[in-house]
Amino acid sequence: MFSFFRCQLSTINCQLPIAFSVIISVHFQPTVLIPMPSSVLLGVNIDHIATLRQARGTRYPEPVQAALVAEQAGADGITVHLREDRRHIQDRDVELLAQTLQTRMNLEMAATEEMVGIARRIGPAHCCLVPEKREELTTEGGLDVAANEAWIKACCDRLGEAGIEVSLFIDADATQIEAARRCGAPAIEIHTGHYADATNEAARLAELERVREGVALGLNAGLIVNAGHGLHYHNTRDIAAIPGINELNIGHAIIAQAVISGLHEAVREMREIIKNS
Ligand SMILES: CC(=O)[C@@H](O)[C@H](O)COP(=O)(O)O
Ligand SMILES: NCC(=O)COP(=O)(O)O
Repeated sequence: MFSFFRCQLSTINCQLPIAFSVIISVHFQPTVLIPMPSSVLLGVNIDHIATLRQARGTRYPEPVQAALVAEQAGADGITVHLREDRRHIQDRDVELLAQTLQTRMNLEMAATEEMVGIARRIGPAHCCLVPEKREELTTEGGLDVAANEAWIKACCDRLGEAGIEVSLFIDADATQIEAARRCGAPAIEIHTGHYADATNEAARLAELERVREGVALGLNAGLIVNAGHGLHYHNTRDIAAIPGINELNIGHAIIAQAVISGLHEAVREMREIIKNS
């Protein structure tokens, strides 16, 4: 935390060899300015590297290799979602990444006994609690923290005790944000899926405003505010420009672009979009 002193000029006379008095006196009033990150951080989700591997049951592509390439290209962290159905990321991926990442791991997981146990054993820097339904194609909404507050708080407590920074993946909803604060999670990740899925400009702008308001509510509640889901090369700039956002977690679009232009270039390009937002 940086603290800067604001100087306030007022008046004292001081005799100087030359005929003029300098009017200086300084009252120091400590003013704490919270530094804003120079740029919004980028967490690259590599789930769909593993989707490609699982499609044939091969040993390639290797998620660890992809993670290291993404980090070299400018990723500030690596996100992986260890799903209960193990449809893409496997337990061995999480264990190997924990030993090899040069930045940090954000482990996405359901709020279950099994997953809390895995996270406490492996010890990622961050955990993001997300909703999961076996039949879903991908995450469909935010975690209903308000309806499961006692259990979510217990998960936050047990993960926090293990030194893991917990974020809760929630909709941009005041009730959910307040419930997240009561659970003691230091961070939230606002679900941008509704924004990404908007079918016209009016709907997109309305969802963008909802995300913007959610970010402001989260910051006012003293939370670190991240965002993610469905962000791509043509809808990320407006989200990254929202004041106070800490990190964007982006995966599917980057991995898809990697098929066309290579992973290093795909990450570098997204990093540039965020930096120039
Ligand atoms: C929580 C979220 O929005 C994503 O990070 C999540 O990983 C999506 O699930 P799939 O990666 O399985 O699509
Ligand atoms: N939490 C969002 C994430 O990690 C990536 O989501 P997506 O970009 O794959 O939709």
